[in-house]
Amino acid sequence: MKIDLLNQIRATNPVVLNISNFVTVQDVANGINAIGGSPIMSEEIRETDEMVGISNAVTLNLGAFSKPQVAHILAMGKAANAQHKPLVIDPVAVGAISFRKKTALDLMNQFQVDVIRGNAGEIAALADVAWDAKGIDAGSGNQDVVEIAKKAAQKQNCVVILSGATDVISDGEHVARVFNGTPLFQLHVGSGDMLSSIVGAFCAVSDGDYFEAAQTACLVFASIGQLVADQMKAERPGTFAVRLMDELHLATVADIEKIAQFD
Ligand SMILES: Nc1ncnc2c1ncn2[C@@H]1O[C@H](COP(=O)(O)OP(=O)(O)OP(=O)(O)O)[C@@H](O)[C@H]1O
Ligand SMILES: Cc1ncsc1CCO
Ligand SMILES: [Mg+2]
Repeated sequence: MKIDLLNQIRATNPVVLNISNFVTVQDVANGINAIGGSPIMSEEIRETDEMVGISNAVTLNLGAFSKPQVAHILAMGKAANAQHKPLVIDPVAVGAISFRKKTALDLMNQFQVDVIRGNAGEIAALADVAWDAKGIDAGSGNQDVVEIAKKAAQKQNCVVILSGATDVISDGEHVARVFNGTPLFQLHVGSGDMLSSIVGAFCAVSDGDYFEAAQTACLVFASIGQLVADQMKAERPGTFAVRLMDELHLATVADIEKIAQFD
């Protein structure tokens, strides 16, 4: 695990271009900014090629799309491929809403993503594994999450992050797991969206090794959440969100190395 990629983000300040959802856009922008990247959001299809041109990675969030936004997402995905920019997608609620699953699969048939980041309900849906997803949340299921992540990665020919209490990262063959984190993440809507765009920042400095970038992003983000939770005496979602932003900025590679748990 190359935790030092965190220092490379801070040293190079990569531009991460996002199509976000209106619910969590501010958290996503500030999350990228706090960790050391440079966020930019786009809502206008005519600026796509130029926007992708100035970016070091692109993250597409399917959290609250409309018909025009789907066209924009498609254009952005195609432009990222054409301009060889790393491409991350967050397939929000594809496990709960069949229309979303169909839309996500249609999009991914028309461009090649490098990393998919979703929770167990979302990744199980993409892997065609039975799972009881609940809205934007993971829901419940009893299938093996390692096998689900592997299967989804093989189907989409990319790296998959299945996030949760344990994050599972697979390229379809190899598997890594991150055991850090805190249940407080679940009390802050958009923790997953922040992670997906931070994955974009790690991809931007990864020299094309997106499996390494995905693992490291998961380890850094989950460990920073854990550091914050360890300092709190009660479950305070508001305080957690504020302190998470602070620690995304302040936490060092050494802080993370001290608590990192992965295989
Ligand atoms: N029970 C848990 N214990 C520890 N860490 C967790 C737990 N659940 C989620 N996480 C962490 O929360 C972060 C966000 O992942 P999560 O799977 O909750 O995304 P999500 O469901 O897409 O969230 P959202 O929809 O709110 O954006 C990850 O870093 C993950 O490791
Ligand atoms: C609550 C919610 N609804 C659509 S997107 C979103 C934020 C989590 O992605
Ligand atoms: Mg999510």
